[in-house]
Amino acid sequence: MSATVEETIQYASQESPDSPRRTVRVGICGLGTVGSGTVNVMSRNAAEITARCGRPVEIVQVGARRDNPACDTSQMQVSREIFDVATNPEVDILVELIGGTTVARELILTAIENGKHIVTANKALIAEHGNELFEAAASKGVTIAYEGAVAGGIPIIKSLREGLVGNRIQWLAGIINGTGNYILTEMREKGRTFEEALAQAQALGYAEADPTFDVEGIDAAHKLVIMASLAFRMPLAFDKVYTEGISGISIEDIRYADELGYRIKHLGIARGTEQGVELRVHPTLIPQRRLIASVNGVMNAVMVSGDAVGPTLYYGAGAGAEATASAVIADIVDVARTLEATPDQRVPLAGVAAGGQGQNCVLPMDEVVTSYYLRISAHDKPGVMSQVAKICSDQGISIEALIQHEPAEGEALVPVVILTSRAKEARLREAVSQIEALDTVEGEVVRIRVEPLG
Ligand SMILES: NC(=O)c1ccc[n+]([C@@H]2O[C@H](COP(=O)([O-])OP(=O)(O)OC[C@H]3O[C@@H](n4cnc5c(N)ncnc54)[C@H](O)[C@@H]3O)[C@@H](O)[C@H]2O)c1
Ligand SMILES: N[C@@H](CCO)C(=O)O
Ligand code: NA
Repeated sequence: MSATVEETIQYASQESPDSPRRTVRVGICGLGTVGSGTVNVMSRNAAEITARCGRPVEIVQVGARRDNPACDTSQMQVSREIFDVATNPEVDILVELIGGTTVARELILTAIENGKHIVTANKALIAEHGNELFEAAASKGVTIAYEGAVAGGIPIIKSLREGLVGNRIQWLAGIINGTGNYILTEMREKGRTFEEALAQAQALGYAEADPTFDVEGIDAAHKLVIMASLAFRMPLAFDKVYTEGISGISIEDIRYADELGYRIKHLGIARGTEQGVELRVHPTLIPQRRLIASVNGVMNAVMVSGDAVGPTLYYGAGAGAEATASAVIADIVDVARTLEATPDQRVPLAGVAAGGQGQNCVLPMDEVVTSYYLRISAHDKPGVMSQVAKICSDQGISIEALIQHEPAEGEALVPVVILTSRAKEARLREAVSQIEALDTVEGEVVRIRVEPLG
């Protein structure tokens, strides 16, 4: 008969500190949104976690500048100096939840030097310094787990690193910034302004300390590069990701997209091609019939297509205290389960065994082939459309769909919306600059890429 949860805890806690099944001691640094969520969920689900892990997992120290009323740390040793946690011999796993890339990097390197395993939800740090940190961890025989860093509570790192290892990954595409998706959803469904929706996302604890990371696509680029490195066996190459944010998206474009049967979503896309891997973050029109088109609010979703499994979809809360805590705790349990294992018995940090990295490079953006939504502000004069059509055709681009409404009363400019055939980015850019130079066209052409995702 299997042991009850209580018996499991009792059994594990009776063991000596040197026993292989002793209590696993966790130190948490940073007691903000995710730190407090992690303390709360670990306390609430302690018995569940112990039963699954086969040994107690206890928070023995918290490093925080100040207490956070959102969680109870009265039974824990609290230090105002986070580096105390990194050097504390009583800590097995340091959980870094302070954010940023300077102090967090030093903290993790110090903890690794002191033989601690690391759990972090810090995508900026992994994307920008992961290669260095992984090397440092490997040289000390410790591990770094980072499930909370990508798509919050969705176990996407585990899926890519373990669940899909039998595949050659063809492409992945995801809504991987909760704040951005929340803003686009609020604009579309409630007619809120961009600024109102962002303020609400900040109040709900979804946004980064600097929300330009969310709205300009930097946060999504951090997450994309982490997923791509696992999917395509390549080093983290954050500086090579093409990044566009959502601050230029207007309610007008959201409505026209609807009319054409599309939703505008902010996507991170990585696609393997013979010439290299596309790495791009930008607003994208996706067909309304795709499941991912219905992913709204703070929810995230990632599609991954593998040669054996075909397309798969992972969905869940991409941000928030407890959703992210769920991922952080999964990492803690993973590390705790293999605390006494040798490094070669653990799942490799970057998803590949030593020497197993591929030769993939990043495809320059000019070479990327995709279709486009163009919105042109044209004077209501004959001949505009034939000029636009000629420019496109000279670049090998055909027009697949077109919307042109009557101009509003007293309005001189007519919005002309076009969906193009697939074309190389460089060709499209040339066509757009020629269209903008026409006397009959005012201002800049709005340009949003279109992906069928199927
Ligand atoms: N909020 C989310 O939904 C979410 C989701 C996934 C990942 N993340 C990531 O998790 C990390 C934490 O995010 P958060 O939203 O909890 O941030 P937060 O700002 O709410 O919390 C960070 C905490 O760390 C503390 N801190 C910073 N520097 C410190 C230092 N030197 N010493 C002591 N304390 C220090 C701050 O005072 C704050 O309390 C970030 O890397 C973030 O990108 C956040
Ligand atoms: N600011 C991030 C937090 C989760 O990584 C987001 O909105 O997705
Ligand atoms: Na995750």
